Amino acid sequence: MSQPIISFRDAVKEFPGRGGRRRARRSAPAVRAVDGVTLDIAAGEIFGVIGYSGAGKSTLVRLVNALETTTAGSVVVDGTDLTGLSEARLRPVRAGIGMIFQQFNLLRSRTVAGNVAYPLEVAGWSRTDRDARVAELLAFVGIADKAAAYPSALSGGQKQRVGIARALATNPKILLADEATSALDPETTADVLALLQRVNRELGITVVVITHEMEVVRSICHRVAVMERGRVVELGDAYRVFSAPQQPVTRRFVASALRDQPSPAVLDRLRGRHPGRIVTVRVDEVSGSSAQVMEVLADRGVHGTIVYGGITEVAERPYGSLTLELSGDDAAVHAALAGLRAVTSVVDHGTAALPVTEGSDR
Ligand SMILES: Nc1ncnc2c1ncn2[C@@H]1O[C@H](COP(=O)(O)OP(=O)(O)OP(=O)(O)O)[C@@H](O)[C@H]1O
Repeated sequence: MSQPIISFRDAVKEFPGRGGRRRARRSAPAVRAVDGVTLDIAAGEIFGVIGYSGAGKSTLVRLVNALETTTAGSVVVDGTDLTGLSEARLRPVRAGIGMIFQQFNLLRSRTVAGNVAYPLEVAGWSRTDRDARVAELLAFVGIADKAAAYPSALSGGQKQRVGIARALATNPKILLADEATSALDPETTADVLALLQRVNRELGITVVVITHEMEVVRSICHRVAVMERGRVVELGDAYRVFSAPQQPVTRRFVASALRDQPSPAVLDRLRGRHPGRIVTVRVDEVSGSSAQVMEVLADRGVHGTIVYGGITEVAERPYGSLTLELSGDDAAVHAALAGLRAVTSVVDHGTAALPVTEGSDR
């Protein structure tokens, strides 16, 4: 991994318990929103933090721009340990970090250009430099024609483009995106994610995305941390983590992104409709490719019909499973099953007459 630009070391953030409603009641215990996180985010990567609501994702990124301070442990950003720093010392660190939000947080009384110019005004840029920079940023995010519009006249996707232009205004090294696409429809989400990818590739900015949507991680993240109850429960290359999920929470995210695994009810219908043997085979770089699967069937003289499944991409690499009906004489089907098991992971569902319930390995 290249040089880390953000390092968490045993980082803990505890919030005091909210007092009970009555004095007589004991107050609620403290909440450990971040519970001992050790994590390095490399300069130049798109790093995803995924977890369900309340997992601690927002608190974790708020430690990066010092909107929250650690209760214990440390956070180092671009070589500066934030622990115990004064507001004055934190200012230059914050200046190197841009942030975008789910609700965009635009100033309603300012035009698009005025919103993007705002951080430049705060940083003391001259009028001429500001105008040039705003024009450059609006062109980069693809809304140059909206410079004079007010936020109320923009779609959600356009508002987030303004948010991104504003976050990039003062040339940060890091962009934090907190649920930046959660308020957008799928098509607009894809456009905004593609823009974040350009921010990363063309400007070399490290992007940290916080999300509860597997789709976001699947489409743009190089590496990912899966969070649950304040802890990082899985961490690594996005493809590795999602092609071999170890934790139940990670498996739930994988299942949500790709409805490729037939449910028990679907399996009953498939077995009813197709007399052959029903099997589900994994198709990815770690297990086997669909070409290998088809080759095994051809070698054994077994006919394979795809009856269910889906293949998508995680981190731009193939990933998914196919459910096949295998038809042929018993010995050939047995040989084909053994051959498939040699090239990928296989779940045998049997036939309508002899159904098999094997645990899925995912
Ligand atoms: N200022 C605060 N005071 C008290 N508790 C807090 C505070 N901020 C967060 N928490 C608690 O910390 C835990 C983690 O919250 P956090 O917002 O970081 O989670 P999250 O994964 O970002 O979820 P969400 O997407 O719902 O915001 C939750 O139990 C939350 O109630």
